Amino acid sequence: MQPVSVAALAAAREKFFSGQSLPDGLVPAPILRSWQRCAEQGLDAGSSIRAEPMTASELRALHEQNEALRLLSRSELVSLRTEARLTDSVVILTDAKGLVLDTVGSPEFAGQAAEVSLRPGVAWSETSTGTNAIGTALAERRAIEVHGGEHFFEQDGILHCAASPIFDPYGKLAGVLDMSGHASTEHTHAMGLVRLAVEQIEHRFFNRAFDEMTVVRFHRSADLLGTTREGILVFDGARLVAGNRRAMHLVGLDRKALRQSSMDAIFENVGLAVDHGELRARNGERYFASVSAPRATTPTVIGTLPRAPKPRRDGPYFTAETQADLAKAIRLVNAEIPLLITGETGAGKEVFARHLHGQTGRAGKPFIAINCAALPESLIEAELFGYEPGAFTGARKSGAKGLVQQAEGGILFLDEIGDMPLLLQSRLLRVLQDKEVSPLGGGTPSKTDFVVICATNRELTAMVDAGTFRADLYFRIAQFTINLPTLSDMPDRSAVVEVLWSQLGGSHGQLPPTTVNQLADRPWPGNFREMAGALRALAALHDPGETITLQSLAPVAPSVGPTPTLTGDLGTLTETAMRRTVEQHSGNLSAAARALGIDRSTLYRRLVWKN
Ligand SMILES: Nc1ncnc2c1ncn2[C@@H]1O[C@H](COP(=O)(O)OP(=O)(O)OP(=O)(O)O)[C@@H](O)[C@H]1O
Repeated sequence: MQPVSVAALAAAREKFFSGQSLPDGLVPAPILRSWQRCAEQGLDAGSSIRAEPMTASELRALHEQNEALRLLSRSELVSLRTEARLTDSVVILTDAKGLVLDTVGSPEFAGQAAEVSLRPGVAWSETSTGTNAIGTALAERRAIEVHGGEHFFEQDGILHCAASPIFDPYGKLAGVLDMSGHASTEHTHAMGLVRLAVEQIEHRFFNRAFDEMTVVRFHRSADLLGTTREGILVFDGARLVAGNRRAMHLVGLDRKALRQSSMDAIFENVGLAVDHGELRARNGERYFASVSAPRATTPTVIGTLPRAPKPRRDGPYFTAETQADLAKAIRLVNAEIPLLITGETGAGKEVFARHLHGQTGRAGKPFIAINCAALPESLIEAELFGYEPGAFTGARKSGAKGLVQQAEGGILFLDEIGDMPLLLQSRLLRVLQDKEVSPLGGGTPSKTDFVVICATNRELTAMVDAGTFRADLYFRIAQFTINLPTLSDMPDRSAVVEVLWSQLGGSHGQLPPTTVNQLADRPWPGNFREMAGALRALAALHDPGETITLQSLAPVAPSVGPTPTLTGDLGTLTETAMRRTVEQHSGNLSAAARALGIDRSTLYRRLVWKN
């Protein structure tokens, strides 16, 4: 529906607030319903009283309660932030009650938005704040735009807001994503961007474990499997318990079918433990599908589905979502667009970047990797940009070509970009803008052709806010962000163990299923790096043909029975204590770090296994 003109809206408000009935179509029906709810509640449109924002500790508690939602939404907030800055808007994530968790975007507008309380810890439910996109999206359980005077409270008339509810896989409201800007500005794309972002977030929910259930991913096009466009339905036994909007749409159901409908009522032939196969729905449609069976059940194939191909044994292991990201990344690199890869240490950022390089038009050209954290600050500049003969004490007589130039035609991979010193950040920004490098010591600038891929396990946006990372460099390198999942977020960790084992210890034969399950259940705070290290150790400690158990990995084997006495040097003791605490907190690093009274990053650092 077109936004109502300011004059028509003013007339509609006047009629409504003087108790007259409004003719149909004067304001959108969901807005009118919301006004009626607000009026019935006795809200006063002229009032400017706002609920008190929370205290810092209440806000911390709210953040903790919503840790999963915030984590799942992080990359969307980061990518929408750029758009928000361009349109002088803010992006807001709230919990399921409309309490603002995070806001990112234009600092100028954020200042004005804060005046109308669009800031963390404030409630934007309809009951406290009248008609507004967040509260009304929650009340109506659907995406909505609220423009200027459509807001119930007069003081909110300066806002244009577009919001969509976020549903968890079980159909429960998890929160709201909103984009708000000045009512006086056009926000043509806001609603579309919010919807797309919510689709991504909701899709990411399904990466969490459904170990005990059957997960069916399907689409009419095989290419769209693994992307946010796929339908996902989750069955507990035969009962439908979870699903995304796409799936409901594809099989013609609504959320009410959750917990009501059955596998048989929806599909003709769901096979268990099958990978890409064909699926027939009762509505007559045929789909390409990937089905994962509950863990620890015997796989059986039903109907006409082909047997599951074994997981890929060569090359890196990627989840369906990472594969979809890879497909996008290939196109972006081919279009010379910089990428930012985020993810915890050991999540495979460099492995992803190298694999990506091999799939792009730059495959035959160099892949130059530099770890900004590993180089002394004083050397980064010379390493990156090269230097003229005698540029500084200790420089080679002949001078040296910088890594940027060595990447000519290929990819420059800047790992740990968050550790790049501020001064060098501006130099790098200029090089990225001009695609021109001047070596240290005043050589002639020369044109270069490379695509930059940066990686980090730090919160760059927080560093931008703290002034330790340049915002302009951030926007340049983070035009597209790929977040790699942690191992504990991967839906099928047994498959990860099997793929890695086939690469690292395959000559020893297969791992027994109990060993696979025990390995899959471990927390792996060091992600792939840690798991790969453990598997290498297992292979080294066993002779080919010998049954492989975790006994030989005593320090990392899950502790059974009474806590064994700790022995070893101080470093080993500390690490053993850290591992135990992580285990006691079921792999939740934040909780373990809190219990130990140390920073989460320290925990990571100490628990990462070096290759
Ligand atoms: N997708 C993958 N499949 C299989 N093994 C992987 C994968 N990703 C990483 N690994 C293993 O983990 C190791 C560490 O990966 P990588 O160096 O890419 O991690 P990273 O995220 O860049 O870590 P850091 O942030 O500490 O630099 C690799 O050497 C490899 O053994």
